[in-house]
Amino acid sequence: MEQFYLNNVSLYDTLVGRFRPAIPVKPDTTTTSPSIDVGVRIRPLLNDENAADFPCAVFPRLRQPGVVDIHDLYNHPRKPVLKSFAYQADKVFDQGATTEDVYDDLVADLVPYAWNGGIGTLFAYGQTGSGKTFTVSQLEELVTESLLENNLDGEREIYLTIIDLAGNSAFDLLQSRKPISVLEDSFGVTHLAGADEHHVKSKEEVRTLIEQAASFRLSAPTLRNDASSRSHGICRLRIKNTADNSEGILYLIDLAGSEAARDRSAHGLERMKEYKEINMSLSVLKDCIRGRVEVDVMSTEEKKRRRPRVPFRQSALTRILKHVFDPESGQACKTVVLACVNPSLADVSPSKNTLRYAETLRVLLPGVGETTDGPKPPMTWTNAELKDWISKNSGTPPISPEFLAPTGSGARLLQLTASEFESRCMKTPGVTFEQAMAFRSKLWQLHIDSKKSRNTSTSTRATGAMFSSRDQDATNEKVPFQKRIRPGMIVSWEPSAEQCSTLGLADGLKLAAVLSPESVGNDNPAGGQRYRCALVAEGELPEAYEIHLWRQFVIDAEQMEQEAILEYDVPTRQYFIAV
Ligand SMILES: Nc1ncnc2c1ncn2[C@@H]1O[C@H](COP(=O)(O)OP(=O)(O)OP(=O)(O)O)[C@@H](O)[C@H]1O
Repeated sequence: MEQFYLNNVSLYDTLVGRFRPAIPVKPDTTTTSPSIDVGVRIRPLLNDENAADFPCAVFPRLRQPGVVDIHDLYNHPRKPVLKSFAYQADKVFDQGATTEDVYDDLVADLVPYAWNGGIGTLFAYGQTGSGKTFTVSQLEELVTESLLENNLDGEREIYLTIIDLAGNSAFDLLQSRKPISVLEDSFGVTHLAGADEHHVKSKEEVRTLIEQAASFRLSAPTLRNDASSRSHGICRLRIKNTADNSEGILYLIDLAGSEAARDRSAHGLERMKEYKEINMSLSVLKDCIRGRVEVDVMSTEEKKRRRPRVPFRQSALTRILKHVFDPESGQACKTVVLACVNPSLADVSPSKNTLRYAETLRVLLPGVGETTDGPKPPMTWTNAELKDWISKNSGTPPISPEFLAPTGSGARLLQLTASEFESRCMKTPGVTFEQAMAFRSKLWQLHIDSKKSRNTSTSTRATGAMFSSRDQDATNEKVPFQKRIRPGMIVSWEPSAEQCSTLGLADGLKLAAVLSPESVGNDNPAGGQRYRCALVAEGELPEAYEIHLWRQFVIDAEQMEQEAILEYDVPTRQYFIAV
């Protein structure tokens, strides 16, 4: 893949230069929970990355603060195609931002919060080599500096502990990696038994301790980062108010790096096991962060009725942070998640994962934000609405609605075969095949998004509810499979050897999304019905799928084996097979 990117750098730059958001992300009118802030830090390209000639693939959107575009290049059989993704965060720090900027805009609020008895937590999340350790170690100094010198009200004693958590084993980095135990007492309070707490009084002392801890951090080479951390680094600052014996806590957590698949393939079983453990703990962490924030926005009535549970017992990391996540703990919590990304095109895939992870942590407040069902779905458009949309959205030159949809509704247009759709588009002088194809993909994307958005309202977002490809009309289940093939259906199919090689299909289950009937006829020697389909490819999460609308092909009904039900999972933005 890297060679493919390198071979097409100038095409990539041209396409990115021409990129205009097709459907701009709506202005972020949503109100998110005040107990969590999600930031993105895009680190600069490093010297070796510049030397390798990989272009930048991650761009903060200048006119829409908080929106980040990521551009990937896909190896389409006709020619490489640019595929762009937009993600929303609360704050974005571009390559020129300093850690002081990150501190001022995202982290500084945690300091008075913890000073006054709350629990403030920062998580730095991201792929290996994306800048987590670089950022967290500088933040540790900035935070302690403010605690020690910022003249906040009252007197406090500050105690520093720095530990390393690898799998279920914890080590004290301020005692030369001495093993320590994570224990829960009979009151359910978690303790780091054996860990030292340093009563710190000056920033110089803190700097020395941080350097000492860094030198004991577990690291192993991965392809991505020669000094990669495979463990979670936890820096805890306990802030004790001696006047009333109360205390607040500040956690700065440098999470283990999430690796890309190509890194994994180069390592042995031991590293694979570690990788699995890291991913599992990151996934539990996501559920706990979201769970706790969702509990915070529930009314007392709702809490009583639903008795919410946050799954903090499922990993060692979240057990250590029990008082951050346990709704019963009663302590006020504020969380900041900083998603770190490497902007290189070579790392585009893990960068998408990181931003998707971060985006799912933004919890919308009930009753505000996305309260509508999103834009009106194309399936419900009248002919006048359809014509209006075509003339405003079909690119340059605009495709004439009189040629494409002289009569008929949005539903009718979605039922056209691809060739009919494209030939109608090309009746407009100057419209190329590529423009027609891209415009058809855009219409289908809108159709699919409109289905998703009905499942992305506040309540479903909170529960992660899904959109399903299942036929709404249950009576159709009795109709034989070949007779109920319909647009939108997901099918498993048996490709020919030629299809396998043109589409680059690997072993395993082959799925396709049926888009429209293709003309029956001479080009099909078997004479049966053929369908234009989009590729359903494996997603970036285990067992997940993505629909690649831009990778279209035609298959015979005879090649289709059976219907598969895919469900769209809002938080992860991926499809999963329904059981
Ligand atoms: N904002 C930045 N400015 C300059 N260099 C940076 C920046 N962020 C990171 N780097 C450099 O990038 C490299 C990788 O950063 P770092 O070690 O912090 O990554 P990481 O995400 O902690 O990786 P891992 O998960 O493998 O530990 C380091 O050489 C670091 O100095």
